[in-house]
Amino acid sequence: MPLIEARHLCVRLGGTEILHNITLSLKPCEIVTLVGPNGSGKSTLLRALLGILPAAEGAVVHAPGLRIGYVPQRLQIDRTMPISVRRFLSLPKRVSDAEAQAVLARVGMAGSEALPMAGLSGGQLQRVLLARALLGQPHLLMLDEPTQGLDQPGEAAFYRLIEEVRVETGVAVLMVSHDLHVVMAASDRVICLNGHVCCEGSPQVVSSAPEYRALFGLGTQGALALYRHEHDHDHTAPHDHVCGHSHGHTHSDGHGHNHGHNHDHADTHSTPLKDERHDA
Ligand SMILES: Nc1ncnc2c1ncn2[C@@H]1O[C@H](COP(=O)(O)OP(=O)(O)OP(=O)(O)O)[C@@H](O)[C@H]1O
Repeated sequence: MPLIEARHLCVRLGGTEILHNITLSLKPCEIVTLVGPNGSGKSTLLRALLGILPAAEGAVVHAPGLRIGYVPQRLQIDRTMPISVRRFLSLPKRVSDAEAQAVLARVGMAGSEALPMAGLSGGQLQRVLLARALLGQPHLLMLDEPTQGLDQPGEAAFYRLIEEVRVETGVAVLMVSHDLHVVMAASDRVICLNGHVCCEGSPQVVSSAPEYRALFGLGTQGALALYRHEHDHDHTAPHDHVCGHSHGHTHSDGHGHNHGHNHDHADTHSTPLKDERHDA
């Protein structure tokens, strides 16, 4: 049984339909990444899956007793507040010293209890946010752009940490990211969103691409990924640059005929996705 499912989910905000007919599911232990242009509804989808936003049509189904650890895109607390890592972990629910110690060790932040939140580097902050999401032994982690603001080695290290946590705890992960190369290397499945599920597929890491290793550094452990996925619709919508490059797809011609070209392709489209943030 899936941990979580969206069945023909539509979400409307301020009278506008932001998400149309989304059907997807997550299995235990899977790492799935949502990619898509700014404003394509990635954060909205996470919030709808969490139940923070209602479904206008369709449904979200959680497995019975599902526990979710969520890291929102923007931190709810003011980072200038004089609050320590230890106190932050106890917001809103108090955790024991032993729990705090264990979870901080798990994310590579052992001994950081007394550090002020405001003094953490970007990478340290993301680890502490992950630590808090891991409290309560979630079955599913939802991470909204967990590596924003990190440099390339920082991103790669964070994704490796996610993978370690998955192996150790069996947690499933649904995350939003713009960092396509590292995402491709770290995900079991990638879902491209553009108001609807534009396409999805499995990334495959390639070890024999020295030029990309040189570009990203060995620390990424081979960040170049091959991205194979299937399309079942035309790409004429605006913003489809995410998936609209010439690699292995099955294109529909609109008359019920699919034209399959299943070849692997080195996806180099990370930069168009990296643009300025907006406040939704
Ligand atoms: N409360 C709201 N009322 C009306 N529209 C909203 C609201 N929240 C978000 N939107 C709109 O919904 C669309 C999707 O926003 P969302 O934040 O989910 O996109 P996103 O893919 O996560 O974008 P980004 O990559 O920039 O974070 C945007 O056009 C946004 O302006």
